[in-house]
Amino acid sequence: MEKTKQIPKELVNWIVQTLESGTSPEAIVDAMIRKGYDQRLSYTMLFQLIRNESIKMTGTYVYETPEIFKRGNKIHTSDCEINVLSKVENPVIIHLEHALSNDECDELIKMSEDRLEPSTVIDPKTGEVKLATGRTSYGMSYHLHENPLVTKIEKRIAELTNFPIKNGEGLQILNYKIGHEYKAHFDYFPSNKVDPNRGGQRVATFLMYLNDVEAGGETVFPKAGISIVPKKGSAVYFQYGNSQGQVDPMSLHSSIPVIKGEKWVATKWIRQGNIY
Ligand SMILES: O=C(O)CCC(=O)C(=O)O
Ligand SMILES: [Fe+2]
Repeated sequence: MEKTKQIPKELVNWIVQTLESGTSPEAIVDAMIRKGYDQRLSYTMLFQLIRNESIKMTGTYVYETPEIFKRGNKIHTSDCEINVLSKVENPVIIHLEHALSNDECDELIKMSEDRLEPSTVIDPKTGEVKLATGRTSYGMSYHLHENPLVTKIEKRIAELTNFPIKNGEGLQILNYKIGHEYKAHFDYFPSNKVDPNRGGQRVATFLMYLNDVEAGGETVFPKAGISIVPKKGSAVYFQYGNSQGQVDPMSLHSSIPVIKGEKWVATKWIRQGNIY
């Protein structure tokens, strides 16, 4: 195998980001070897980068118990009574029933249907908006307070999570048809993409299921071995940022392909501070 002597800048960036997301150095060296890099060179390079103080290694994520975990098995908001179905501490996940009423789910789907577009991502290198690979759903986003229903849901999420409404990004709606999926990803930003003027890092996600899915479409947390079956009106809240600014790689998750029926979800991504 040809030994590569020069390490391109993109590879350095990739290594830094992967290290910061909590991937082990061994896994990174394995990936480099698969790409054709010499093993010794890979280790030398990695240890040099780790010694470099500009890399903030994630270290061991320190779990902090969110307030929502302390509120009993029936949580009351100003307009709802929500049942807690299950709680997981590492990573922090809470599964909720009746977070939305059936009418609210139907209404959200109805008002979003005509505005769906193929899901996109921003190319981290060029900044261009491009069709997402690994994300085959259709989606759209609302502005904060765009209409009375969106505003009502934003208020409910803020009461449930204890994060102010202004820490929330606009509600995102996703629709997956048969075979559509959202491959494993983190919701938090790579550290070099965190904008301190726009609320900083993402720290939590409130994901609501708007319909029942006949088969497939579970939200899977592969590192935690957890799979959430979509159920109309239920929600899953997961927290992956703590007060020390660390992010939790255990929060890796995906939406596995829909096998039968379709899937609708609404996602609220929450940041450390005020975005607006
Ligand atoms: O649809 C799902 O189950 C997951 C959606 C998701 O991961 C996201 O919106 O960030
Ligand atoms: Fe996600």
